[in-house]
Amino acid sequence: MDSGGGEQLSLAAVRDQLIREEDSIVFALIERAKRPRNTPAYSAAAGGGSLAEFFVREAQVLHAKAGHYQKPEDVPFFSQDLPPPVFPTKGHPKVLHPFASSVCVNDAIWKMYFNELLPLFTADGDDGNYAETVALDFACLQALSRRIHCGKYVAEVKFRDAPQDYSPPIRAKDTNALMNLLTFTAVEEKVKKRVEKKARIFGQIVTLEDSAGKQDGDACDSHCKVDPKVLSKLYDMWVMPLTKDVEVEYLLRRLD
Ligand SMILES: O=C(O)C(=O)C[C@]1(C(=O)O)C=C[C@@H](O)C=C1
Repeated sequence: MDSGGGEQLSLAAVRDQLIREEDSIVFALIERAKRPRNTPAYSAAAGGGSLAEFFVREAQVLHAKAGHYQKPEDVPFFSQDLPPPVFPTKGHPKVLHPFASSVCVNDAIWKMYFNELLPLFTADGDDGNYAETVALDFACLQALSRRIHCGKYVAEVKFRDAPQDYSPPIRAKDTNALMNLLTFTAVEEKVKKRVEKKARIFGQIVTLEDSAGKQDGDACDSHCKVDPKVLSKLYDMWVMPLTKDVEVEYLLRRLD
């Protein structure tokens, strides 16, 4: 994490980082929506996996060689046999419990993305641009995974701010109590409204004509590149629940 790491680890700084990650997610979905569903990219080929799986595996090898996946929030989808960085990497401040590196919900993100989310924001159809399509999927998956695994920092900062509240349920392994402690319904409502608004603003068709006095942000939802309601649903049903799963999983081992 860039702005939330090191000495400045605070709930405000970590939440700012989550807000910034929203931009990456909204833009990645807008980009993927340029292409139709292109389902052949997801069908198993004769040799085993799909083109999408092949692309993510191979792209991750390159990313690992370039020095990616060194930080707790950058978690690969296929972690086996990833090569070490070829070039020297700059270390990052170790602000989390060492167990952080084992917390991973990428299997759930993968299933959610391909089974639930893609059909919600891509048009039916097949234009044959499979290589481009899976590259765009990879960008979506990475942006979602990074945001969700930032939950490790949220959990750490919440624990540091109130160890007296978090320690008893951690010792009792009481996941429900932890989930209640770390949930802020008012914050979640704001997050959903904001991502919906970002989809409405970022996804407008921009022209030079002054179209009937419309202001920025007025774009009619049916003309947006991704339906803004899909963004609030994505956050409501999957992004925030999975972030909270990451937080709970991290906290359960925080006192080890
Ligand atoms: O901001 C927090 O406190 C978080 O834990 C992050 C988050 C989210 O995923 O956006 C998750 C749980 C809270 O209920 C509110 C928001």
